[in-house]
Amino acid sequence: MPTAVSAPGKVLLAGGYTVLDPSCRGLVFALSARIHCIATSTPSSTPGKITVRSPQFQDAVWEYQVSAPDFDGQGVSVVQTNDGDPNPFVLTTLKYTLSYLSLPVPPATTLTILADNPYYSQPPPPNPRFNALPFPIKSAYKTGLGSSAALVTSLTSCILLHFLPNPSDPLPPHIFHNLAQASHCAAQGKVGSGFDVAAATYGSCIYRRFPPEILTAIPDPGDIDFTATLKETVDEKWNSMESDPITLPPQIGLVMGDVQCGSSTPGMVKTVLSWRKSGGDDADALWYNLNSKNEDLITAINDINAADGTATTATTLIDTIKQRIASIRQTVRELGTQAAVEIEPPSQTQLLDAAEEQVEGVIGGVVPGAGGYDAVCFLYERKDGVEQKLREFLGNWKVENGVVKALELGQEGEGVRVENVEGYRDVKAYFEGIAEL
Ligand SMILES: Nc1ncnc2c1ncn2[C@@H]1O[C@H](COP(=O)(O)OP(=O)(O)OP(=O)(O)O)[C@@H](O)[C@H]1O
Ligand SMILES: C[C@@](O)(CCOP(=O)(O)O)CC(=O)O
Repeated sequence: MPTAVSAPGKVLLAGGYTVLDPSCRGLVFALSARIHCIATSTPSSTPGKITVRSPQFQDAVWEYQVSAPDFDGQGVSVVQTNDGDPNPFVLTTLKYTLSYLSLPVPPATTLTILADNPYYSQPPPPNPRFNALPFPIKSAYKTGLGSSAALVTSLTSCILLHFLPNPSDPLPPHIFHNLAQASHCAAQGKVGSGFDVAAATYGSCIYRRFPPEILTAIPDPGDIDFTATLKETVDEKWNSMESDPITLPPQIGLVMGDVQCGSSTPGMVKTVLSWRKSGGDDADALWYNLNSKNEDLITAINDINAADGTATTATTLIDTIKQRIASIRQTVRELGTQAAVEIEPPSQTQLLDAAEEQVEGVIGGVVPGAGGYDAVCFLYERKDGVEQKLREFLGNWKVENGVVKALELGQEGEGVRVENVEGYRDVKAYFEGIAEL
């Protein structure tokens, strides 16, 4: 029986940088753009052979042979057997998940990855569902939705569910999260705040990070303590981490714009963190001031969700949200100036301000996540064609490489989920012979 799973992308609306600090929380929305993973058996192949395909891209087939490790306790051996660029996210996820399951000889299996179009810059519409792009993944322009986190979460969950020895005894959700978090951090070679994997697993949430030591304590897969430590780490509940569900109320929608310029996020993170370290009490005060403004926004969204539903109350609360977004932006700009990092660069300020001034019904926009020149994210009132007007406004806004592209997605509450395999019938024909559904 095939197994199909999908996990959503993310946008960190509030909490960029501060969410790296376990004493602060971030507001992260899951997005309706998902990465899907479909596992099918390939009984005619050698046991232990795993084939992973990403048929939307050129040369995106990775064949692996899985076998027992040389020494007990090491991770299972996963060796790529075909030529071509390695995919560290796929390889690490296979290694970690099969080691967690202690499955050195899984039945021969094909894993097909299908990403919703908004993850990468696309040619002008119309495009088919799961559009194929005529180049390898590394040449695709990512739109910053957290493709690697959604991929790792989707792949981890698909493998766990497909190979679970006893499907009537379901695994608790934190196992999926913790294992995906461990693989993602190992593959990217650093422990970030993890809000992207949390959103991919649990959906839209108010996120408080886990202590990074939880993951840095896991040794290399070649170490004889690897499997035991991985299992222990994944099975335990990471008690100080929080992912409290939150969604936008029905009156508010979310639009993401791809600014198509790009920023080097790791460099920005390094600079902001070293500013904070050396900035003494003033830097601390600004940091916590920003966090308290983020908390105010979270409170306002929770308030509108809990409100009585009358139009007057909603208008007042939307006004509050508007003011709180403006106040966050002001503090983010201040932090950017102090740390000498362009978190909300002047060109983005102009774009955000103009959208608010010119499109009636726009509640507010931010430069999400690490900020810079990657993307913009807007909240708007879901009434009278506001969304359409905002999308048109963005499509007319000139940036260095063209215009801002409004992505075909919205906010979505749900995280990773099992999909009905029948839902991919249309794609089976499109990718003739590739996904054996
Ligand atoms: N559809 C896919 N199939 C296979 N691998 C993919 C796919 N999409 C992304 N990846 C893997 O994820 C890598 C991109 O990860 P990276 O962390 O650079 O981007 P991102 O997660 O989209 O970024 P951001 O966190 O800024 O949104 C690719 O190089 C590839 O290894
Ligand atoms: C700067 C930071 O707080 C957010 C980065 O977010 P994004 O990848 O730019 O969406 C880093 C992190 O949380 O790991």
